[in-house]
Order: sequence, then structure tokens, then C-alpha cells
Amino acid sequence: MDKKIIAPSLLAADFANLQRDIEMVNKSEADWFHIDVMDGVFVPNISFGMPVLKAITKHADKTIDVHLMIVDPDRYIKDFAELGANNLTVHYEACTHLHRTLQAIKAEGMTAGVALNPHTNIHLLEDTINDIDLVCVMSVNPGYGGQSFIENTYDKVKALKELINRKKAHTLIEIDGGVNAENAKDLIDAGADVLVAGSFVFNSSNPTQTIKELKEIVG
Ligand SMILES: O=C(CO)[C@H](O)[C@H](O)COP(=O)(O)O
Repeated sequence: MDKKIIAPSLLAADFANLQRDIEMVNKSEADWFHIDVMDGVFVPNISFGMPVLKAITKHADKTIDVHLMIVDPDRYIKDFAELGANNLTVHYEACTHLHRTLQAIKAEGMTAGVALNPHTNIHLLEDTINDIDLVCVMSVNPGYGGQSFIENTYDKVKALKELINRKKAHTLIEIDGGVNAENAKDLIDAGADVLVAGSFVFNSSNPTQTIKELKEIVG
């Protein structure tokens, strides 16, 4: 895949001015919206539930990439399809029957992603990689924005890329956590296709310009 994707994470948006921030992303060079759903069980934080997600998807007019950091995600697959999610990512660590979950996501017309916590080895996807549209490599421990990037991510991305190529899969590699202008190019060079950026975008003085800067860096 040639086109590299920048996906601002709304977790870092200003919720007092959410519609303004969504419109900013709509008009920017960003490719996707990244939406983190946290349940306070799988991760030690709660983000937003269905009413807020409904308000977000009403205004967001780019590809909607939903990252579920929740236990038992199968319960909500249909709800996210109805909300307009284009990609639905579940955590490897939260799925007892990962293959079944992936099929259920696709049956609802979405692409299916699998996120890996920093401690989870990419080789656990050997038997499912051809069924996965996107692997989200967590480069922080999930739960909070604004954390420091884990350097081991580069080796992990390279190993995952090798697995994807060896299996002749068409899986995108997404990086989530601590992405900024300093590591973006190295991540793309390691094999990443999609960069999620929260704090780096929304905490900057000019988020539109920051998105543009990331796009220019990744090419
Ligand atoms: O999934 C996440 C944390 O669990 C977020 O997407 C992450 O918050 C990205 O934000 P930042 O760029 O601030 O690290």
C-alpha cells in the first residue's frame, strides 16, 4: 500500500468544543478519524459510550476507525456497524474466539482489526493474519493518551510486516500511542501504514498544520 494514513485520535480532542475539533479534522489533510472506546474493565479508563459516539459519527465525514478497548466486544459489533464505523478493531487479549469475532465484524460490512498490547507477540496472529484487515500495534499500554512511545515497537512492526509478506496477506499496520513528528518517518520505514496521533495533534497550537506536517513526513 502506497498511501499512508494519518488518523487523529479524538480521545485527545477538546470535548467542550468537540464539534469544532471534528470540523477541523474534516477540513484537514487527515485520512481517518480514530475513536477509542474504553470500558474501565479491559483498560483502567472509561472514554465515551454510544450517545457520544452517535454525536461524533453524525459530524465526522471521513473513514471511521473504532478501537474497542473493552471486554467481550462481540456484544457490540452490530451497534458499531449501525453507528457507521468503517473499521472495527478488537483486542487480541479480549477475544476468546478471535476468528469468530473477525467473521462477525465483516458480516456487518466493516473491515476487521486486531490490536496487540505491548506484551503480546505478533506471532500469535500466524493463523489469523489472512483474515485480518488491520493490526493495531499498541506503542503504549492502552488506556490513556499522552504516554511515551515504547521503542520496541519498531522491531515489532518489522516482524509483523515480515509475517504479512510471508503469508501474502493484505493487512494494514496501524500504530497507536505516542506518535509524533520525531518517530513518524521511522515507523513508516519499519512498515507502518496508519499512524494514530492524539496528543501530538490536539495539544499543538495549530492542529490543522500539525496534521499537514505529519502527512508531509510520511509521504
Ligand atoms: O488508544 C489510545 C490509548 O489507549 C489512543 O489512541 C492514544 O491515546 C493515542 O493518543 P496519544 O497520541 O496521545 O498517545
